[in-house]
Amino acid sequence: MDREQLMKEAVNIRAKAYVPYSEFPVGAALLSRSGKLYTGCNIENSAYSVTCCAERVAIFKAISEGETEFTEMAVAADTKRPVPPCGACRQVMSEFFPKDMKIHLANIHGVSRTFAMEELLPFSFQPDDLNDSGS
Ligand SMILES: O=c1ccn([C@H]2C[C@H](O)[C@@H](CO)O2)c(=O)[nH]1
Ligand SMILES: [Zn+2]
Repeated sequence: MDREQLMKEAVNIRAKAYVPYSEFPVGAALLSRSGKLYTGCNIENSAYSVTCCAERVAIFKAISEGETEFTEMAVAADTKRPVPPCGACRQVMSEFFPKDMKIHLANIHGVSRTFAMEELLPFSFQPDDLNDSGS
């Protein structure tokens, strides 16, 4: 699947978003190395803080299906600039995505920017940091 199609999938899955509070639907489309597509939309809750963003829904769907390797992601929302993922999502992305993996951030008007994982969250806490002692 090409980049344009992946961005279209991200735009389209916004229709499934559960966003009664923000009325701000977001869509994410994630490609696994095996070529399978995992989409996600944001799912809100009346206890606002337990809301899950579109990006994490897509990632967790894929992980729960046994996927471990990813090659590309697209995120889309009705924003002026390409939608920036929140900090929580960037941390989750950095756990599963290679540093050079491309993430396409887009708005529904066709404006997009592509970032490498490392650019979205430099110097991120990584699994290895749990084991390495400082001395
Ligand atoms: O990249 C983003 C930014 C925000 N949201 C969601 C969280 C909340 O439901 C709504 C407003 O912040 O948009 C996402 O899903 N992804
Ligand atoms: Zn988020």
